[in-house]
Amino acid sequence: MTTTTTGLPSDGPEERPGPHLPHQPPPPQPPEPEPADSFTQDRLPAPKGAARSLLASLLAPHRPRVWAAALLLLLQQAAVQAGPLLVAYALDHAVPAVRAGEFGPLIAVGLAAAVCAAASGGLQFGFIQLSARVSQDVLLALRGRIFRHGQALSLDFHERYTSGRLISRATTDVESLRELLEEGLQELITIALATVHISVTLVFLDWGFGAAAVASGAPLYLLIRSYRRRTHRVYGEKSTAMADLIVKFAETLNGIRPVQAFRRERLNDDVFARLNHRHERVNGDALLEMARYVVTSRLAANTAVAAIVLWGAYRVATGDLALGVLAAAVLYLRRLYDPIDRLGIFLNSYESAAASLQKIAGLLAQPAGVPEPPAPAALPAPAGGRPGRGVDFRGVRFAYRTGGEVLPRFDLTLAAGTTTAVVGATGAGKSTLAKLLARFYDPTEGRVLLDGVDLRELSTAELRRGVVLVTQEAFLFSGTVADNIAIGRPDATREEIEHTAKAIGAHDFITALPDGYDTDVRKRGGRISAGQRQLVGFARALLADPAVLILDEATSSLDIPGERAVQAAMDTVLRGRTALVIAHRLSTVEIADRVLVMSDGEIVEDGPPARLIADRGRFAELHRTWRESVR
Ligand SMILES: Nc1ncnc2c1ncn2[C@@H]1O[C@H](COP(=O)(O)OP(=O)(O)OP(=O)(O)O)[C@@H](O)[C@H]1O
Repeated sequence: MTTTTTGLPSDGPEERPGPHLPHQPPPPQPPEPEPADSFTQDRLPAPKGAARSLLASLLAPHRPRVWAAALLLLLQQAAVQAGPLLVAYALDHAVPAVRAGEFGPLIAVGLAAAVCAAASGGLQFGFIQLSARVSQDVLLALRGRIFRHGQALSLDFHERYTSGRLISRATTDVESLRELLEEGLQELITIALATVHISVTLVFLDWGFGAAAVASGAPLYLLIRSYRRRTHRVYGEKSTAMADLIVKFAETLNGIRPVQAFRRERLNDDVFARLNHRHERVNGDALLEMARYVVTSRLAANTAVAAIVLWGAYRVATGDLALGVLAAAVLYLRRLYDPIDRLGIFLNSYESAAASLQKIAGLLAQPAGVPEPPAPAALPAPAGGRPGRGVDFRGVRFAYRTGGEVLPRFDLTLAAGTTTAVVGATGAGKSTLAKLLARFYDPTEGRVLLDGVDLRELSTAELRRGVVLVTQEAFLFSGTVADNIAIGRPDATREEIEHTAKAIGAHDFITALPDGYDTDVRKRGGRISAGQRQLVGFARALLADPAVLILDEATSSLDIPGERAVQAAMDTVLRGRTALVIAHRLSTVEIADRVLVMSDGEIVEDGPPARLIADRGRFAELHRTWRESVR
């Protein structure tokens, strides 16, 4: 199924309740309802451990490179940590040797220090390069996954989740994962390696210092634990606050016309300022937590160093310890505690990335709107020369995920090659009927069949070839006019595109554009009128040549020549296929073979237009009003 446009102006606002149907049994509950506020609170449910398995699945293809990067870092740390050992050797052996006139040990120490410094730089360069490549590949895959999944999610989902949150997931949340992968993980590995290495060396230098250093890790561990607990909450809120900001931004700019038309700027400024302040506050909370952590951790570390130095000085004075060992131990102790600040930075990026991953995992855990069948069925070959395909709604009942039943159980058959107009009051369920046929949604109960095959059994490609929906507001994607028409059939040649545009009556206005078919619609988009956009929409549909066409006729009235051009184009596009038209014009209804009148989700009148007029029912009344309005 293809929609030639994306705007669905007939969609209602989010989470509208279904109509109250007093004559119906109590509305059935939609399947597996989510907590009502999971969308508004930006907390989509994800299975336990989903964030971790998402990260593991992202890193899995790069396992050899991750190990290689870890090895480079290990070697780099060995080179860095050799420094204090060389100092100890210089003080305790090389200096006495120089005093005895022997320079060999000092030269050896100097050479070793130079080699270690060079190796450390080279290895770090290799590590940064490798880890940056891995993280870029991971982010590339993750953004791709979010985009693909976003496209597969149902309309219903998008109406509730909003594009702003999706953008936030694919940008700021992915960015916080980048920070973790490129900076945070390096910090963590460096800190972990340095801690193990320094503790072992300290034990090796002097077991008493080693034991004291390891014991001082206990209060630091408790500090880190409580810091993590608090930042976890703050970063969850930060990601939500950022997403809310983007949602407001996107909503305002997407609706810039009504915003300006209704002078909503001041009101929007106020709402935005409130959201902006909330984001600032949460950011401030995160910084405050960080500051608290740094101050307390430094205090604990400095106290530990002071105590150990005092003890060491006493031991040197009593002749129990060599001065070089004390100097090396103090250098190592400083190196042991220095990374505590950096550990805070790592924990920051870790918690930020964990909150973001949790949100991304929640999004990716949402089931696709119209799942692809495991073993798709094929449509039967069209019967001898018959245009279009037959449509059957069998025992169909439908409720949106939010709200009650919109379409009570009904059966409906649309004969192949016929045009059926659907009319009815606003909210009667016309668009919902169209969306079921286009498989934007699957029925809550019953089946929708295309030439006897359930839509759910058709592959997406087959469905796309079979059913096309043209919505009221013809949306133009970035690209040229020709690209926009070719959306109906991407492999179409330029001749076919022009031929279709001619058939629709769009050729003249397109060739009058500065670059004809190659005019960029984004630059020129504003100047392509509503009627012309509809013609482009029809050209797309005609090029796609589907067996079944669903057309949500635009309600906005065009000028008379524009109206005529659109009407003529509609006649062309409807011919030779099965068509379901949500009709707002008398002229459209008059060319239909059959009219369905809908009210409160039910088909209350059904028949050829002439017969319905003769029956003097609702349609006859509507028809009379139309006639009077065009007189
Ligand atoms: N995404 C949705 N979630 C919940 N309820 C919805 C949703 N979309 C529509 N509805 C409800 O379903 C009912 C039928 O809506 P539908 O859009 O099909 O009517 P319509 O006849 O096409 O109206 P219009 O002529 O105004 O476009 C309405 O009560 C509407 O509030």
